Amino acid sequence: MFREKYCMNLMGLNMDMSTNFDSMLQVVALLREKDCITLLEFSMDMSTIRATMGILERIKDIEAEMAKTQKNKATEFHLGLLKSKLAKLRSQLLEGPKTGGNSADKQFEVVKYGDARVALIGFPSVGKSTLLSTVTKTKSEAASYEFTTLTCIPGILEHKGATIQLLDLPGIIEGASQGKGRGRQVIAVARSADLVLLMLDATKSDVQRRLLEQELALVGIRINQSPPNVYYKPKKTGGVSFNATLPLTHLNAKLCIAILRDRAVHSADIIVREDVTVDQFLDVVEGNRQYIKCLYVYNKIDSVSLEEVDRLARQPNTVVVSCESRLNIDALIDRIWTTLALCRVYTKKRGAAPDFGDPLVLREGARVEDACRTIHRSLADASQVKYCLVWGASTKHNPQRVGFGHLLADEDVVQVVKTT
Ligand SMILES: Nc1nc2c(ncn2[C@@H]2O[C@H](COP(=O)(O)OP(=O)(O)OP(=O)(O)O)[C@@H](O)[C@H]2O)c(=O)[nH]1
Ligand SMILES: [K+]
Ligand SMILES: [Mg+2]
Repeated sequence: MFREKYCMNLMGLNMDMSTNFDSMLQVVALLREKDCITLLEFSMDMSTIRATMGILERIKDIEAEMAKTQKNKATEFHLGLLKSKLAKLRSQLLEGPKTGGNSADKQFEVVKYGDARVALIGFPSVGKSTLLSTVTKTKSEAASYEFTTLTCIPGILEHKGATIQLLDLPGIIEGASQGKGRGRQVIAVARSADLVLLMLDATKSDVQRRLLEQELALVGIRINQSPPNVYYKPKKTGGVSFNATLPLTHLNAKLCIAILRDRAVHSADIIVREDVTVDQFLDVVEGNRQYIKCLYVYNKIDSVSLEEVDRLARQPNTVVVSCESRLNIDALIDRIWTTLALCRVYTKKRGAAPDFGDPLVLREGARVEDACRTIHRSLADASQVKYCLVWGASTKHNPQRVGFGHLLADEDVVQVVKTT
């Protein structure tokens, strides 16, 4: 309890990091005196904080300059370059300390397990731990005070023959993208997930959804978007070649060349195949963006009116639940399943019935080749496989003789005939 109290204190301080830097230094010294050094590991060390502060200040300056620059044709180029500088600084923030993983990072390291990984992201006390304890056998402590959860807690959700790893995480706070609270570690886990559940409190205002989206956007996580259709390849020589396959309304060669020059790239091939914005182009150039599927999960619907539940449920990519009252939990699990777009393939031996109890769990778009490789590494070699027979939604006849490139469908049955 003593330990937790100090952690919470420190989190509180972190929130005011930018305004209260000096007083924070004093408190850190005080905590050191009181032998609370281990608690500091949850946060950042001082040199990281100093470096971060420098970057944050430059970000603030650029944002201020952008705010006072009028948006028009004449300033378009200038604004584009400012955006580019912002993106560069934010990438630096993301990279974080060069010292490698510290012990706080290690506490968050959880081995990937199962067929897919789902991370629970949200502000404190929205009910993330309650959800984990509701849908898995793992009990994660839940309580009415904020920051109950301090590390990454994995649980396992078995559904339709698939094993899904569900990760409970500490609540994030505004500014998590700048490393406040445990933001850095939480975000690193989110990046490793196949699906992120953005958990929200149905009793709170709509602002939380926008704030959460903003924090994720700032760290280069692009939710429910596909990567921009832009080919970009830096070269050693030859200058920048800029081509577009359609008229562009946000971007031009001059700005792109300037953005690249700012990154010391003087030669590159660029082919733009979509009317992308400057921000999307920067996403391509920075290259460290993560395109992740996400579901908005509104919890605590037991505490709001039916009209409100109805309004929330109508938003895109949204599920409404009450973890405590076990309302709509099965629907949530189904949505997790369909959003992950997994594909079950049952294997069968010649003359035997398919093994319906233990499917191979692949991704949507999997081919026979993927199924073979999953059955056994040796089967990844086409010369080892004479042919495959497939029964199911992906074939015209049942069974159908298919090659390695055949696209599989959910619940197909596959029989591999090896070369002897
Ligand atoms: N009314 C209501 N309360 C809930 C529901 N689910 C969780 N709670 C309560 O919300 C509080 C926070 O729950 P937690 O599961 O600890 O929330 P958390 O998001 O894990 O919080 P942190 O780990 O602190 O970030 C607890 O007091 C729960 O009892 C729900 O469906 N309805
Ligand atoms: K809590
Ligand atoms: Mg929790």
